[in-house]
Amino acid sequence: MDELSLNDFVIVDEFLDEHRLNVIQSFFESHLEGFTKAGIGALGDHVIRRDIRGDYTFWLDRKRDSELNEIWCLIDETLYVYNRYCFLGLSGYEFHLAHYPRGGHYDKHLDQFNNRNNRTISMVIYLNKDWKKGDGGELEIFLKDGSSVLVEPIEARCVMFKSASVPHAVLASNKPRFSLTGWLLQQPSALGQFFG
Ligand SMILES: O=C(O)CCC(=O)C(=O)O
Ligand SMILES: [Fe+2]
Repeated sequence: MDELSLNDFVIVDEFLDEHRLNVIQSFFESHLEGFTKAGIGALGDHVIRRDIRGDYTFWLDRKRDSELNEIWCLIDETLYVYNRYCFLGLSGYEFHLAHYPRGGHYDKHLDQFNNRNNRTISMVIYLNKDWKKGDGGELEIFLKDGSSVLVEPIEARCVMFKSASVPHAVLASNKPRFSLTGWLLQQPSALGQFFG
């Protein structure tokens, strides 16, 4: 938590244990047909631009997707810790599964939109077994001093950063890349899928 307040981002390896990884990976496999092309922007601005963003997403619903209960509990705990130690006043979250096919990338952006500003902490949990150097697909985080950090999307790693102030990009992936991505919110939203 201290690290996030000092550095704007934090990486937690082995965020998911073996059991939770299996749960989410089998959920992923059984829902791949339901994925749709992700867009950018909120409400009226929502557009699909393959040149900017190449991933396919599947929005999750805590009530419907009760198979993921152990993962929801972990996210609840994370939100609790942020509220307890960082006084962020978080009151909900929205998550989707993301699949970047080979060559998929996401240009430099912020996770808050002009007309929607309640995304507070971005959380990305990677699900890629045997990720190796040269596979691409790194998350590039741009720091205030002009430098940037590359985060490899390795299995069970979680990266968290401030949605409003940390620009980031996904570099082109040389093989299919999977993640559970979400946002801790300052007001609850059940409408993430309409926003991007
Ligand atoms: O998958 C990642 O590493 C980041 C994805 C991202 O930036 C987003 O979905 O807004
Ligand atoms: Fe993002």
